[in-house]
Amino acid sequence: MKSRAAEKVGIQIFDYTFPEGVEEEELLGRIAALNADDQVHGVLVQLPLPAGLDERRILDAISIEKDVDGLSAHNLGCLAQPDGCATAVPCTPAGCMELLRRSGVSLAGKECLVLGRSRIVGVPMAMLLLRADATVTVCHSRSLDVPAKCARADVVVAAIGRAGFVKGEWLKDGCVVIDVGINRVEDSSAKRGYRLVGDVDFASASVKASQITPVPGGVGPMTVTMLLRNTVELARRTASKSGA
Ligand SMILES: Nc1nc(=O)c2c([nH]1)NC[C@@H]1CN(c3ccc(C(=O)N[C@@H](CCC(=O)O)C(=O)O)cc3)C=[N+]21
Repeated sequence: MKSRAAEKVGIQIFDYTFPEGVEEEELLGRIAALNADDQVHGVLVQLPLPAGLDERRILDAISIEKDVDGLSAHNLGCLAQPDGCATAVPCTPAGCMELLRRSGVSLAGKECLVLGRSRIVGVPMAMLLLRADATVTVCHSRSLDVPAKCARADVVVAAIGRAGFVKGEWLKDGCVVIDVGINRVEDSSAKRGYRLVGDVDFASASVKASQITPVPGGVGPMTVTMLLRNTVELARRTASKSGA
């Protein structure tokens, strides 16, 4: 999806695929080469990495000027600053914020519930909502009574990777639901043998919510779009630095 979207807008993709048993040094070597290549403005390491690879070390090897996914320690740390010094904000949370902004959802003082605490979605999402003056709760696998937390929430962002986990009955009337989940469920009538569903039970949640994102066709395409935006932004910054 990312390659196709990039090509459409004239961003060139250099795609490198590695075997599951790839040595960390080989990946780091490739990243170093891309860091040094001035044809390249953004580097993305597709996650999750196979077990045994040091994700932190690999993500931090991407130069900050090319960290198009915003997942380096530097860029994630920038999200903790009130003004935000990030060169790029992680694409999925950035897409969620853009959806909220363009849908006219005000966040100041609102109860926002983030389900999931991944480095790629839950944690940066919570930080962005905080920066937007929301009151933020983060739930995860050890949280107690998630339905009660949902009942208070004006905005629910579900990013846990469990098909249909959030039920409409848990939700407050008129709340806003952002469904980040992209789960495959077997479906013999589907062309691919599966269909995609979110972390939210759409049928019951859409009765309660005032606004809700679908899966597919919701957060996923926004993630891809934010990747393109981040890439253009990094390229622009590099160009202005070099005077080009
Ligand atoms: N470093 C890194 N950054 C990522 O952003 C990242 C990643 N690793 N690893 C995998 C996940 C997953 N992800 C998706 C993005 C768009 C769709 C998307 O556009 N989905 C379509 C449906 C696609 C279909 O029908 O198969 C939709 O939701 O409408 C899905 C999944 C980005 N990820």
